Amino acid sequence: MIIAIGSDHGGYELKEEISKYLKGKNIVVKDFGTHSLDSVDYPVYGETVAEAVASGAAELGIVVCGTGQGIAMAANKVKGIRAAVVSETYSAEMARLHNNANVLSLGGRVVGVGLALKIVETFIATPFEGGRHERRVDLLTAIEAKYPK
Ligand SMILES: O=C(CO)[C@H](O)[C@H](O)[C@H](O)COP(=O)(O)O
Repeated sequence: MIIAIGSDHGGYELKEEISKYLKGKNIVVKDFGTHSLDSVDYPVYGETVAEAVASGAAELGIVVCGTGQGIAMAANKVKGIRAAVVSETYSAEMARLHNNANVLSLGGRVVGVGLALKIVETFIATPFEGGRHERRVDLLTAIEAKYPK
């Protein structure tokens, strides 16, 4: 599995922990930055990770900013992306099972490392359930198609 990751400065430290964790599981990590605690703008990193997922270069994406909110908003602007802001494991599981979320968004100033890694573990291990949820995810895609560039 290939996972694209990215963060702003508010998520940098958690992103590094997630990267280490994923590599320890022999998952290929494409790290799109940022690479330090210097202040940067989260939309840049949300979009880049989302593009990697939307293009098929990565199967899933993980984005981190201070709250997980702004970087998820950026990722969700990219066609084909369903980014979920998550701060507990139940939502991580449901975001995959029911919503087929393809980007996980975390708040580096919200969740501790231990919980964040549990959320990541749950997110990547849970498949989309399909069935009735397929219809609903298709309706999300139909909304995108109604608002072309
Ligand atoms: O959630 C965010 C944006 O919605 C993030 O928390 C950013 O990391 C945050 O806005 C950065 O704030 P800072 O005061 O510039 O560190």
